[in-house]
Amino acid sequence: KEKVEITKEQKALTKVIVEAYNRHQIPQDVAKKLLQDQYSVEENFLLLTEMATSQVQVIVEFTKSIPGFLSLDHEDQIALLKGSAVEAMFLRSAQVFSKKMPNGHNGILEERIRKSGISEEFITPMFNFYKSIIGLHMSLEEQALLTAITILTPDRPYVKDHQAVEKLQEPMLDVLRKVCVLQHPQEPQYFARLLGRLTELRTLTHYHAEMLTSWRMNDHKFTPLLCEIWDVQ
Ligand SMILES: O=C(NC1CCCCC1)[C@H](C1CCCCC1)n1c(-c2ccc(-c3nnn[nH]3)cc2)nc2ccccc21
Repeated sequence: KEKVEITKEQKALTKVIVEAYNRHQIPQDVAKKLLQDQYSVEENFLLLTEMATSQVQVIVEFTKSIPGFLSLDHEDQIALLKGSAVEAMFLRSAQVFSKKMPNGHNGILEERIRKSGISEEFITPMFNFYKSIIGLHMSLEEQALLTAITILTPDRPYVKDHQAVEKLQEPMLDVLRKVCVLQHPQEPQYFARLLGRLTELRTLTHYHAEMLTSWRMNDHKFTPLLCEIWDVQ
């Protein structure tokens, strides 16, 4: 049985990523807000665009803290942020959904999201993804490293220097693999299952533009930042 050892450098890298991840947290208030009141479809859509807009800003700050990211070609930096924004949003939404809440609140939250105004056909794949994330019981390190790995995906559209991105993503994958072995010793396949969620995430984001326009309301308004990032309007 291979003895897994995290090196000093890998510990330092994990610390930087987890600290950046903690620093750039979306306030949990979206779940609290949803539990407080029932909102109209229009209010829910506005809440989504506000939360998503602030999360994009948060993800930019998080990404800038990833060692080496700012040394990448500037256009590649934009391509990576743009290419991962929707995945990062659903990953963060899944993490918000997976937070243990006082009795019954998780049920209310699920109910409010189901009735928020998203069209039926997207509710099932979205919750299947959320529930598969919950089933993994990810640690904070795993959540932070997985988010960084998602952003540093070399094969995003318009990325010119794939190699340079791979060189940043690989050390993250190495340390995530070791963290998984150390934190889930009973599940040798845990790391593979974790990466499998990224594939499920890509299929979910495949429908994203259609999902947005299918909210049961007219005149979907977006912030300028979301128009840039989400390729809408
Ligand atoms: O605010 C939200 N997510 C933010 C979480 C933090 C990061 C930035 C996004 C939305 C809520 C908006 C208001 C109505 C209910 C859902 N949300 C979603 C969600 C729902 C539909 C789409 C979508 N995308 N395109 N069409 N619909 C995206 C995300 N899943 C959630 C799971 C737990 C908690 C909130 C959740």
